[in-house]
Amino acid sequence: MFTLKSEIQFDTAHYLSGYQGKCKNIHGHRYRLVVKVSSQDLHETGHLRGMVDDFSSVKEALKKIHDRFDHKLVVEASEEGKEVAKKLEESGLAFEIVFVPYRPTAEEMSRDIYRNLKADGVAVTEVELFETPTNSCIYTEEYSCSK
Ligand SMILES: Nc1nc2c(c(=O)[nH]1)N=C([C@H](O)[C@H](O)COP(=O)(O)OP(=O)(O)OP(=O)(O)O)CN2
Ligand SMILES: [Zn+2]
Repeated sequence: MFTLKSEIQFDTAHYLSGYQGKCKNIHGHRYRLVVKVSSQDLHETGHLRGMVDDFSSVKEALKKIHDRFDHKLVVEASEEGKEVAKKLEESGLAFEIVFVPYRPTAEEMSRDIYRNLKADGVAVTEVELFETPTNSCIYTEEYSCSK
């Protein structure tokens, strides 16, 4: 098995609706995203000969993730989330808000990112999203069923 690893970082604020504790405030992280792209075989012909995929293609897909989240505020598209966004919009300060159909935890964001990369044609096998240098969530869709 061959596995490529590629990584980006982005600075994002989020709001965790219903969270008790210091993280109940809108706050931010320098997210670190580490992505694995795996294959048993290498391309045998053409431009990609000897490669799992072109690092440049993976980088391009990761840039889209970066641009979607970097220096934005991520808010769940719930009633409460929309209310928070409305209040911020009323300030006239033109905050850039990204609505997502989930509570923006590391778990949900890593799954969202994995599925976006898959949809973008990347043979992603694992996404690890760090919220802090010591806390991360790993998302995969490969299950091993051993009885
Ligand atoms: N399972 C999860 N737990 C938590 C998540 C999450 O996404 N998944 N997120 C948070 C908050 O976003 C929070 O910002 C991170 O929490 P915390 O570990 O407390 O952050 P710090 O490392 O900055 O804590 P310090 O104690 O200030 O070092 C909470 N939990
Ligand atoms: Zn947080």
